[in-house]
Amino acid sequence: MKAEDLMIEVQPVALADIHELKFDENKHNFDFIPVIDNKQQYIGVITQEILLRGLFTFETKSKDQVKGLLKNVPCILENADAWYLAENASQAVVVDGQGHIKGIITQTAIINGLTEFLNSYKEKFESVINATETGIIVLDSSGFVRIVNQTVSKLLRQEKVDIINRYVTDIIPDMPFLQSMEKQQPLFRQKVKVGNVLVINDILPIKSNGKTIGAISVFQDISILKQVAYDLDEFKNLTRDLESIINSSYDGLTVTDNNGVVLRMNTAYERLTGFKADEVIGKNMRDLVNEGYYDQSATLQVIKNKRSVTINQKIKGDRIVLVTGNPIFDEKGDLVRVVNNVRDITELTHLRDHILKSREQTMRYKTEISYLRSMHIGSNEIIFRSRSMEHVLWIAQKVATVDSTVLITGESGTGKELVAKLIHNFGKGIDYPFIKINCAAMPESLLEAELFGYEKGAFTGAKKEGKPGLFELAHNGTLFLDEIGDMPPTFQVKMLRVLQEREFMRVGGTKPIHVNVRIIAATHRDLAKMVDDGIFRSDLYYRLMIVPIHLQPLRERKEDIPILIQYFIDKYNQKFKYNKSISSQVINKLVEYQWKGNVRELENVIERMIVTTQAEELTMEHLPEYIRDKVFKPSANVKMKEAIEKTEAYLLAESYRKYHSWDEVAKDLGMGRATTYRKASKYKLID
Ligand SMILES: Nc1ncnc2c1ncn2[C@@H]1O[C@H](COP(=O)(O)OP(=O)(O)OP(=O)(O)O)[C@@H](O)[C@H]1O
Repeated sequence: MKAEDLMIEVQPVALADIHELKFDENKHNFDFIPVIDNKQQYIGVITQEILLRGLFTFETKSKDQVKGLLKNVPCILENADAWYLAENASQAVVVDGQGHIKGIITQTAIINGLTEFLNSYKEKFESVINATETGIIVLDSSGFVRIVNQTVSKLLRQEKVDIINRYVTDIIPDMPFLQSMEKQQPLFRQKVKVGNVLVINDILPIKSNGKTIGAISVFQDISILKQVAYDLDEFKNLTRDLESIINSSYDGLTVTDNNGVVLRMNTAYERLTGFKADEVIGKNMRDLVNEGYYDQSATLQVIKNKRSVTINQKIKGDRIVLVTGNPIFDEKGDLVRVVNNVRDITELTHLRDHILKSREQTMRYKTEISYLRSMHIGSNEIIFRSRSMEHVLWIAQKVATVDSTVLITGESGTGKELVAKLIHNFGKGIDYPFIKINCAAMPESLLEAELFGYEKGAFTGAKKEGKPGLFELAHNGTLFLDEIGDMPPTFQVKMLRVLQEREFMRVGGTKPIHVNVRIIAATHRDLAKMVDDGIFRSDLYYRLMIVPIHLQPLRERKEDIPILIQYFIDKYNQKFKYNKSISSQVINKLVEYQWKGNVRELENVIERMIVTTQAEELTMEHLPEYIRDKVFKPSANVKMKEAIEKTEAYLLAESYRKYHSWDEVAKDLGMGRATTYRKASKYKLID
């Protein structure tokens, strides 16, 4: 509080004019006026009392006599502390920095000001003590209550006015007020009952100038403390549980703050990494990476991207761990922690490497086996590396041992006849007849005579002695009905009957002939559609379809192409006594080609190249133009994904042909080993 806050504005009166001064009680609510001399200097105050008493004599008195009547009241600067005044004087004249009189401070103003100040102070004090949950009672030295707060009133269920001025033990019988007063000492942590509630009470004597002038009792509801203690216990239990969960985890766990400073880690992490907690805790991940503890940090990536990441991390000592970093956000969505789960994958990586190596070895063996196996089916060599062909041959071998009718479908040149011969060789064996008839090449009348034979004189031009049909010739062996889809419709009925009864009559004959023949039919046409279109009998179709075998076009089993190329080169080298080789560039081009005529077309191209080329090595210039100029161009309506997959498969196959090792392919194409294996497997380049 400043002096000007208590000031009453008053105009000073000149000494010379003092006799004209009249106090008007209604106008002046103060009892003195400052007086100045003719140099405007303050010389004292004239009180109302003097004025009332001696005014009539002033006119006759000299100035000095008047001066003698003035009272000396101290001057105070307008911005001086009013408390100073309160402590040192009861009234004052207020001046500004230049010494000009601004007003006066009366005794009443000081008292009013202080009272106002104390009242506001008391209000603040009361609102402070009422805001606390702690009970507060202020007692005078005799033990009477002077001040209480709201908490006490609540606990005692009495209004504050009903508590104030009561003797302390009348309201709280247990209060050890007297003991404290006797000992002149504070008493702490006493259990006292306030109303019905047990509280923990401290009682402290209040001293002034070395004398005890009262005491203050401060207490707290024990039930709140109990709750806090309970919550604390719960918290401790939870912390202990969490600690034991964290430490019993087999995986390493670390927690960092949102700047990447390591806050905690579990024992598994120490075991996995060999780092001690005090070596790492408190350090920032950035520094740990710089110091070579890790090659990279999942935490830093989580902080940057605000989402979970999983990385392979190399740690000091060359161990490899798999780290998954998870961000933890607060309720405002701000990142507060990063929790990392760490798993040792060194063993796993070794194991994976081992598996990859074994897979590669297995693959090499498989190629060898399939090649060897290809060589072992007599003169009918079937060369393959694709899964689809492996499957076909597996079925062929299975069906060879039984006499079921087989229907082989597939584009022209895919090897249908070869498979039919294989079934025959594996089943009946090469000592029994394998008779082939091309159903498309013959008119119906001829077909009947060819298949069933005829009796002598059966028709004009027939041999005199008659002729056995192919069915008869194939007795105990296999009849291969090629291009069955082109069999004339009327003949289909006759065929069906033979298939059902295994009996027929020669043309012009009268007695049925029974044969034991295995039927293998083949077609490049879509028989199911022909049935739908009504041009192939459905009953015959189902009769033939007992064991269906489908050969994929060569372009859909490109992995067979390189091995077939090699096979045909060997075949024609041997045949023409050459020793020619083929460049990998040419092989790539041939793998890429669409092969509408399938293996037959491929074989022809190789044969032609071998016989028409002088050079020892078949290179791009020796390729037929229509193959060489065919560039791999995905058609415009091919989807991006498909184009990418085709390119990937092509590059992988090409690189493998160069290196014969998937590890080398990975290096060649700049890909990880796992990715290389995954993709090679996806495109069926390996199992
Ligand atoms: N996997 C293979 N290994 C070696 N040679 C094969 C293979 N597949 C096909 N060939 C050869 O390709 C040529 C065509 O085969 P095949 O005659 O068996 O095909 P197809 O499907 O019966 O043809 P079409 O429908 O035109 O009669 C033959 O010379 C055959 O030896």
